[in-house]
Amino acid sequence: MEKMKNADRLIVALDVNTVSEVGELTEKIGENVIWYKVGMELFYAEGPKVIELLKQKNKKIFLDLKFHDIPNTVAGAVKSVAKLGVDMCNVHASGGLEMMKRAADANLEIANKLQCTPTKLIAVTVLTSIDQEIFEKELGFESRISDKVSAWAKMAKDAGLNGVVASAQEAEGIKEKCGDDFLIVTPGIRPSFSASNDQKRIMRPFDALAKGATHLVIGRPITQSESPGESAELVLKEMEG
Ligand SMILES: O=C(O)c1cc(=O)[nH]c(=O)n1[C@@H]1O[C@H](COP(=O)(O)O)[C@@H](O)[C@H]1O
Repeated sequence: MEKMKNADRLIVALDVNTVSEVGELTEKIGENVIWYKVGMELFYAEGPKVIELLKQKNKKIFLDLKFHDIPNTVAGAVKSVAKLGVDMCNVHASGGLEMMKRAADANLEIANKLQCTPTKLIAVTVLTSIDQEIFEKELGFESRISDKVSAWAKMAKDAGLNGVVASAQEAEGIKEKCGDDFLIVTPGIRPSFSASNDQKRIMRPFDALAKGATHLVIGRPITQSESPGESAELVLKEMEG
């Protein structure tokens, strides 16, 4: 199989709230970035027209709405976003096996109906803003984060999902449990030139890839820098090592 280029592995998070900001940012960033993530802030403010704009620009789209509800509701939500023709979308693994199975079935049903490539459906495990102390003291879990992430990743795979969102710190364990074809999408990536902000489980771009992350999600270090185009280029360089 042909090796994926680093540009195919970088997803820039567009955490802004207007279509015009998306237009400006994507122009500034230029051709180096192929993938963009549209999250709640942007999609709730502007809706499907953001997806249309990014498609006109030939960009790949990860629609990150993190569904977490009963199986029937999540299955319906997945159908709605799959119909938009996005390349990737996500649900929360903590919604359970049945919820994820129904989501995976709904996703394939739409792809069959529309005769198109299925949207990659991935599960959010433990958010990268949570560390071991918060995990135990606030959320009441007794396990290590890495064990919980591996267990939820396996459950997502068993449910028929294509991968997970996790921190790169857990990538090795996920790969071991779920194999090489399972997507490991990792936010909490911090290049050498940026602050960690509210992220707790972080890693440098090159190290994350070395541990087995398949895609890196990076927002503020690029989008809030003085020169988003140059910052994206620097991140791509740091991915090389
Ligand atoms: O699902 C996500 O994309 C996600 C999961 C997670 O555990 N942590 C996390 O930061 N994210 C998203 O990844 C992006 C990270 O942005 P920065 O911290 O600015 O690089 C944000 O848009 C978050 O919503």
